[in-house]
Amino acid sequence: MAASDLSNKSFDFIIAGGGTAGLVLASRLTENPDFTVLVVEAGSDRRGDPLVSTPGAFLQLYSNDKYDWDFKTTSQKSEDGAVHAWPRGKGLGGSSMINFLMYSHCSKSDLDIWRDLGNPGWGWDDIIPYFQRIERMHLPSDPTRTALSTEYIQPSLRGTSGMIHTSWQSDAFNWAQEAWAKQSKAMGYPTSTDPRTGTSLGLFNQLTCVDPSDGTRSYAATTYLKAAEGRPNLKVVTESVVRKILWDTTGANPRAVGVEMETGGSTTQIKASKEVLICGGVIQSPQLLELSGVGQRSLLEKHNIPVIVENESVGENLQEHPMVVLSWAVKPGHSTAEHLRDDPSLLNQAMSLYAASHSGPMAAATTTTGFLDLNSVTQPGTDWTSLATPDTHLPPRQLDLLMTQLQDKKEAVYQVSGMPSGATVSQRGTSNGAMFFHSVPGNYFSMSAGLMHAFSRGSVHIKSANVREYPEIDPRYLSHPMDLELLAHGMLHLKRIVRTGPLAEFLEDARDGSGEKEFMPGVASFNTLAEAREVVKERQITMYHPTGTCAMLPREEGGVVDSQLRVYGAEGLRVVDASVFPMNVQGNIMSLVYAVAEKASDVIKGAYAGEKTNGVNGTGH
Ligand SMILES: Cc1cc2nc3c(=O)[nH]c(=O)nc-3n(C[C@H](O)[C@H](O)[C@H](O)COP(=O)(O)OP(=O)(O)OC[C@H]3O[C@@H](n4cnc5c(N)ncnc54)[C@H](O)[C@@H]3O)c2cc1C
Repeated sequence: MAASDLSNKSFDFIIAGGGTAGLVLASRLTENPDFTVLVVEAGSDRRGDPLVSTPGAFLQLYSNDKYDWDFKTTSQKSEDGAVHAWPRGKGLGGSSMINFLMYSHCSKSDLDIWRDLGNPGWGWDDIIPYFQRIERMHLPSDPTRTALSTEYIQPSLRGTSGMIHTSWQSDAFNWAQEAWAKQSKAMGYPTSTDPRTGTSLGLFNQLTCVDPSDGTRSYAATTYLKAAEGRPNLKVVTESVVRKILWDTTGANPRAVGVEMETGGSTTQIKASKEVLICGGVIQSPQLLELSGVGQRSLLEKHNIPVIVENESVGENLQEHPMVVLSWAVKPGHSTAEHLRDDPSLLNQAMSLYAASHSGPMAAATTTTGFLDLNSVTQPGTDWTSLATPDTHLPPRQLDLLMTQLQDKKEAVYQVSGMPSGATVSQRGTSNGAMFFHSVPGNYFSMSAGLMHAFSRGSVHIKSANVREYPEIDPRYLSHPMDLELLAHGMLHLKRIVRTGPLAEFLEDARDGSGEKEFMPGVASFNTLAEAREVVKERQITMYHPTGTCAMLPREEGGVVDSQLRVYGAEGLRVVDASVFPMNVQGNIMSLVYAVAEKASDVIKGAYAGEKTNGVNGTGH
């Protein structure tokens, strides 16, 4: 639909941002034929684009403005001024359109903490039905089960008729995947259980969001949107940016009554008779609130934005999974991504195989991962309690909860992942694609250790009143001393992993005779904790899981939305996306973003359940 046709039209709900969460809401809300819904998405519809749909092509999406907003952080003080590229999906499906396709789960305690922070209805038991509703898991074939040791999965816990396809590849298993479960045993880690049980430690090959019927990425646009797009009560406009929320300030509280949208050079105002639902993601949801007058008074006044709701917490509480990656040289004869890079005929073969049968290396994404507790990784002798220092950016209650999780033997402190490809983190400030799609001669294997519950807290705030100007993103990486120390221990542990068990057989021995494994050129050697800390500062990158900038918390404890995801101080306005996570959770967070949006759609439907709607409330169709 042309954006100009929408001028002065009215819908029951306007969804600002057709990303991961936004399309879930669009799909679920339009199940009610009495609701009219408009989705406004800044990017395009990339369904059918082979770079998006081919699972093995995802690294080519980053820093390409057709798919990626390509945000950059401020220079990070604790990392000698390093800047980080932060990709975010731009297009229908949002970041689910460009992500690494890894499908994982938070822990039971992660969600029980959400509930106990003042969010009734958001505990583990409350959210399980939504995990079930999201997923359409496909059982592995016998060869896959054997190669990837998938017996840890408990099919009875998994959804099999939901929207998002989850599956394992059917062939082209690599040596690292095949060694992975054995590596876990060799390290003496606990035997993995299905992360859907709520507690899971050890290494395992995880599910990816791939539809095995055609080998393509399964994401919010190909699933949730596809199911809804024939409905007359849903309109979707793309390449249109929501500039701000329109308000009615005549009542006791300001009420969101529509949005101002920019398409090309023209501006359109559209009315929402029930609610505006902000789904712009962790960077652009707080941006849109601030542009609309919801946020810190001094900041809004600085940019001449009238203050509608004063709330110091908008854009604060930014949390990430900081991750450090190391790479080692692989012995000849074992395939890595560099073989495809260096041999065009191999790459052509892989592409032809994918085109003909949706199989081979292009059909696969990263699967090797695992969760490790504090004691499995860290060396004895560290007084963790003394490192738990207060920080003005970290609410004391969060500090206590972080310490409890840190010391819980059942909880993951680290996520460890591996892939047969090198990584040149010197490009962390320019492009995440270039980082893994590097040009260093040779063949490599990389392993990363990421922190599941970082102690550092950052912020996202507007730099001007113009929606086109990117906000200032300051993750304050490593600003809390705990994060640096935990990651330094993680680095030493990664070195232990590669010299132990089956992985060691595939990697070159260090040329200096030290008994270590040979690093990829560019990785400085290190042996002590002090040296490991320097490596962390040089090599820490994003794990792509920022959350928390419109936190669901009591208002006096840093909340921007309540447990119904309503923006405090306003009516007719909710935020639904990764920005509402009050505290970050274990693992790859997409499954929880889908679950948050599924639950939000039930909450919203429930809010209007008693109301007689006649279908003409929205005159947008
Ligand atoms: C590179 C990368 C790799 C990742 N890998 C994984 C993984 O393997 N597994 C996993 O579980 N998670 C992964 N994640 C995380 C996960 O994909 C995201 O957390 C999740 O998709 C975020 O969903 P969201 O709804 O919060 O935001 P998004 O999906 O990013 O949606 C926000 C949408 O809003 C639109 N928008 C923003 N502002 C406006 C505006 N003003 N007007 C109109 N539209 C607007 C954007 O274009 C976008 O489409 C990854 C993320 C990235 C970026």
